[in-house]
Amino acid sequence: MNLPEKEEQFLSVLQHLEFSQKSDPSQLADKYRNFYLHLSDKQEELFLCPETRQRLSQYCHIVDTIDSRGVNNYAEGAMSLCSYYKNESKSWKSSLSEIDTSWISNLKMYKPTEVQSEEFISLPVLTPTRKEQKMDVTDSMSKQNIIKQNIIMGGQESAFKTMVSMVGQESRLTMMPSVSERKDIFKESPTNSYAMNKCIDWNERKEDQNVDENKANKFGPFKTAKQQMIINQQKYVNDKSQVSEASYGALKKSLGTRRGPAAKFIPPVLVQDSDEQKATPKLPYGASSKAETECQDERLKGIDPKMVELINNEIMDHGPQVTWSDIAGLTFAKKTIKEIVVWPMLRPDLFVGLRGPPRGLLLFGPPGTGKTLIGKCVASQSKSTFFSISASSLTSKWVGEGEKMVRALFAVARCYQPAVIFIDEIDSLLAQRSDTEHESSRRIKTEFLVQLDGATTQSDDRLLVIGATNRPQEIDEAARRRFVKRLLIPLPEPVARQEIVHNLMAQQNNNLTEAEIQVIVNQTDGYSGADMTNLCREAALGPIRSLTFEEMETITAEQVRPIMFKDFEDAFSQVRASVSSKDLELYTEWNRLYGSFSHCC
Ligand SMILES: Nc1ncnc2c1ncn2[C@@H]1O[C@H](COP(=O)(O)OP(=O)(O)OP(=O)(O)O)[C@@H](O)[C@H]1O
Repeated sequence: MNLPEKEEQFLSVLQHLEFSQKSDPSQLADKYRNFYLHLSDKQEELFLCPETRQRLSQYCHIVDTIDSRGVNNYAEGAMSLCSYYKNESKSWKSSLSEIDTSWISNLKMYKPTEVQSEEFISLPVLTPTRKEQKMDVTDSMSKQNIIKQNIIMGGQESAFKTMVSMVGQESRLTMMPSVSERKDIFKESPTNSYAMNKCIDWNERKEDQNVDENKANKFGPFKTAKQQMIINQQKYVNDKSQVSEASYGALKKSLGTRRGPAAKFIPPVLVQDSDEQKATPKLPYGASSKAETECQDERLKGIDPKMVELINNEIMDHGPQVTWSDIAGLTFAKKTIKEIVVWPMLRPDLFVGLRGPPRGLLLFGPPGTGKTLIGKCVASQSKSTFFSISASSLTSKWVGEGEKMVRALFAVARCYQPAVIFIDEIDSLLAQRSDTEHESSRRIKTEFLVQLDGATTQSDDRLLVIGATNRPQEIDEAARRRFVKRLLIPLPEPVARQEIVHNLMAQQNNNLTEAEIQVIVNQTDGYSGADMTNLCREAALGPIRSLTFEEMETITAEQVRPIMFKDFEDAFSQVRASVSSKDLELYTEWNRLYGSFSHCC
């Protein structure tokens, strides 16, 4: 069969496509292109034919897939183009270099965020009226920073508004582009990146140019190679400092805060202590504002400001105050803690020398017995700042940064003393050392022990570390020694369980009699404080569960029936004791061996 040459070619391409699916993706893409080339004179049929559509989607898949099989034939060209690209625009000189800049010292600075979008829309036509300016700025850099930092912090729109606000005040700034350039920019929409980039480029060129000019003046018109090297080095340092100024603004954004035009004003000039200022947190548990000033001290030097901010935001506890009466039972533990911890923190003048308070308190016992509650209560009652962190988050959340975090935590706590650092699950941080232990957790442990030991702590520091654990037997001996007081927090006694039921039921409508509460108490032997709370929660849901769907829609809160003993009976089938008697023996044994008050319990 003799086919015309074109048809023959077409069939051969189709054959290739059909039988050579395993060929190189770029070759396959070429074949598909060939296929469409042959069909190009039959456009209408092309889109009707399912065969063609299938091929087309296969072609698109090969080209678009972003994996090792994909052709991505645009990127290659773009990348090679980029490699030849040389940014020469930085070395362009601006005609504004000859403008006298001495008038800038009289400029007045305006907050960029105060500019309304209407001002932007009704932008006046620009005419050079430099003498009319009456703005105060410390120097021209401040103005440039306003725009730069707005671009970084609030996006292009607010930066553009900043520029406009200055223009709106009929001011002419050296940092503004030349009239022709400005016209270009203002033609663009406020979010036009081209306009913004142009503005930044212009500023950068201007800065570079100033640097060049200064250096040229310093060394005269002719420069030796050494002089040129000095100029280059200074220029490099200058560039670096600009980056840090920019990151000053960006820091906040990186933590998730988006700065829009309505956001709080941030001074454009990097204040020397800004990092430390950022570290100034809200003060919990009635800590005095004196701490705020204390925090500006040396103790935070060398500590990553981001970590300080993280500690202030995530680790410093701003929860509600906890009183001793909120903790049911545990009379002995409460009395001991008051004596050894709370009083010394309240009256440091009385507890000096031999009477000095312990820096480490270990609370151990079954889960859900109120260890965290005690930590919070200590902080509230001693009017201390409370830092709460779980040891596992130190080892997992800040992988590789754990020991820095520990150092930062202690440094910040020292700034806000009297302070209580509460570390939950401390066994996972201070577990026995072993050969299989990961390097990073070893480093965290070492740092923690150093901090706890007081080697780096001033003797008059009012800092208490409370560790809580359900597995005291796993704690390293060196760490155990540092927790001078080790207190068993046992399961609640019957009286304590009764107190918990009373306290929780007092907040709800109920018709429980004392006899019924006593039955509940008797039936909850071996329950922890948390188990008791769960039981009461479950029982409190009883009246709601007894409602029909229609009643649920219409009933008012007052019409819901009171909690009855029957609800507790139902709840018993759902909530069981969470601590086994075998575990309890372990605590008793460890308490006998290492507990501080084993003879009293
Ligand atoms: N003695 C108690 N008095 C009142 N409520 C308690 C008591 N013990 C526990 N609870 C209740 O149980 C909840 C959990 O207690 P908490 O977190 O203090 O236990 P924990 O011992 O720290 O537990 P874990 O060891 O699992 O961290 C508390 O919020 C509180 O509602």
